[in-house]
Formats: sequence, structure tokens, C-alpha cells
Amino acid sequence: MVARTVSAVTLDRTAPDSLPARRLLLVHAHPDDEVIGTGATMAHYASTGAHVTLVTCTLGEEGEIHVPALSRLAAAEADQLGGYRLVEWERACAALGVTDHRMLGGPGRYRDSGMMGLPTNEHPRAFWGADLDEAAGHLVEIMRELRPQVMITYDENGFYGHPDHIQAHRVAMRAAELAGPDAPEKIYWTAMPLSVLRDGMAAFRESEHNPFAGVERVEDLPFGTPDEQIAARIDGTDHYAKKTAAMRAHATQIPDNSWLYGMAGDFGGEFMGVEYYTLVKGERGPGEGPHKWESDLFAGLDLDGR
Ligand SMILES: CC(=O)N[C@H]1[C@@H](O[C@@H]2[C@H](O)[C@H](O)[C@@H](O)[C@H](O)[C@H]2O)O[C@H](CO)[C@@H](O)[C@@H]1O
Ligand SMILES: [Zn+2]
Repeated sequence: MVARTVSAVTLDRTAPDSLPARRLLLVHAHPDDEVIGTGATMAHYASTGAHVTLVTCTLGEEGEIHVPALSRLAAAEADQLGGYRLVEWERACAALGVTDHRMLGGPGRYRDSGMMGLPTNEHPRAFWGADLDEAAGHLVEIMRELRPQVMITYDENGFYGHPDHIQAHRVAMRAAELAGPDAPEKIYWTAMPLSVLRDGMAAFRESEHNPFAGVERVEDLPFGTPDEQIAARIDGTDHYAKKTAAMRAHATQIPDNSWLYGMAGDFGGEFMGVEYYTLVKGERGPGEGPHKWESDLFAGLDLDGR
């Protein structure tokens, strides 16, 4: 064990023996992001014995409410949606088999900022206005505790431009800078290949709940990555039932008639059970197919070394 003293606290720099050899950290903005973008990945790694840690940055207080009986929990009324989504989030993690789930800085430290440009962006606790190094410091503590080899977060646009997603990206990347030797060796950003978006656009063309309605070309979407820039394709189709169960846990955000269920129902696991990533730190491991996509985020890592 190599120990060092940090502010009078001696840290065991070697991950505690009790933790599994593979440790994955995910950094998301709101409750429900974890399942929509990475639910199958989380379920896959949890089911194969890796230690999966989810860090979510806000309680989602400013969200919509798709359960009419709960409508008065809204921010403009009782302002209790955050507490309710905390429970939805815990249930969703249970459905995915993920037991280590934490709110950045503790529940309620940072508030959902609302969509870009809204007055809620200026709330004194809005995550969008958080001090970057202070917020990253909470994540560094988790990195020092667990020393995850792999981290997943969003790209610099937060995948689709939401301020909390952009801030989650910034905080995660800043924490990886500050954590030094305890930082993840590989960092991935969530992504959607343009080829999959094209297939989805074609498949949904006749669907009642078409998320691509009004969009002529995939290039007009606020997200999408050329296939050759994708580094990993994680096939969690064996777990897409867990993913849909976790989505149902987020009932205030994902209504029963959501197109997401259409993806699960009409197109099976391929669309819901497969998730894609770009690699922005670390070496790509062995891959398959025309673009050599990894099928394992831990590919190429010396797991005995940490
Ligand atoms: C997936 C995600 O990031 N959801 C966020 C997002 O929700 C959007 C918001 O309610 C918007 O008003 C809707 O039109 C849109 O359909 C929703 O996806 O922003 C919310 C407020 O910041 C956030 O709570 C929710 O988790
Ligand atoms: Zn979100």
C-alpha cells in the first residue's frame, strides 16, 4: 500500500481490497439521464461484477411532471419534485443493479438550472453557476476513494446543450485534471452514431410518437457523431428489460407514451440495449468491425495495476 497524507488525513491510495478490479464512474446531470443514455451499460457492468458508481449533479427540481396526480410538486408550486425524483432515481438504480449512487456534494447541494437561458439559470444554487473547482472537488474525493479506471460523462455540448449537462461535462473533466494519479485512465463521452440516427429516423417515420418529426436530415439534430469517431459500442441488449424498468421508475419524466418505449417495443434491444461512446482520454483497446469499435470499456487496461 502506498499511503500519503492529505490535509492531515491519511489516504490509502490503493483501492480498498474489497472493491472489484473493474471500477466504472458515471457523471450525469439529472435523475433519468443515467438510464436514457447509459442504462444498458450500467446494467451490463453491474451484472458482470464491476463496481459501478453513478454521480448525479442535481435533483431535477425544474423538470416537467408527466404524472398528473403529482403536478403540484412542480417548482412553481410546492417545489417538491426534486425530492420525488430522488426516489425515482434510487428505484431506477435498483432496477439496473447499481447500488453505489451519489448526488454531487450531497442531495440538494446543486439545483437543476432549467433549460438554457431561463431565469432559473440564475438561482443561487443552480448547477450552471456552480464554482467549477468546488464542484469538481466533490468528484475528486470520489476518485480518490474508488480510483475508477473508466469514467463516462457528456461531450462539451452536454450531448444536447442543456446547461446542467454542459456543466456536468466541465466538472467531470476538471475533476479528472485535479485527481492526478487517482484520475480515470480512460474517459468516454456519450455519443450517438449518425448511422444509428439515420436508421432510427427511417424506422420511426411511420411511428405515432416520432421523435424525429420535422427533422429532414440527421445533420440537423443537436447531436450525432460520425461513425468513424465512435470508439466503443456496448451491447447491453441482454439488459434492455432492466433499462425499460428503470425508465418506468422515472415516471414523472418519461410518460408511458414516450417514444423511448416505442424504441424498446418496436425495435427490441438493438436501439435500447446498445450504447455508444467516443474516447477522449486513454488508449483504445482491441475493437471489431469497420471502425474497430471496442466492445468493452476496460479493454486494453492493466487491471492488476490499480
Ligand atoms: C433528459 C433531460 O436532460 N431532461 C431534463 C430536461 O428536460 C426537458 C425540459 O423539461 C423541457 O422543458 C422539455 O421540453 C423537454 O422535453 C425535457 O426533456 O430539463 C429539465 C429542466 O432542467 C430537467 O429537469 C430534465 O431532467
Ligand atoms: Zn438531463
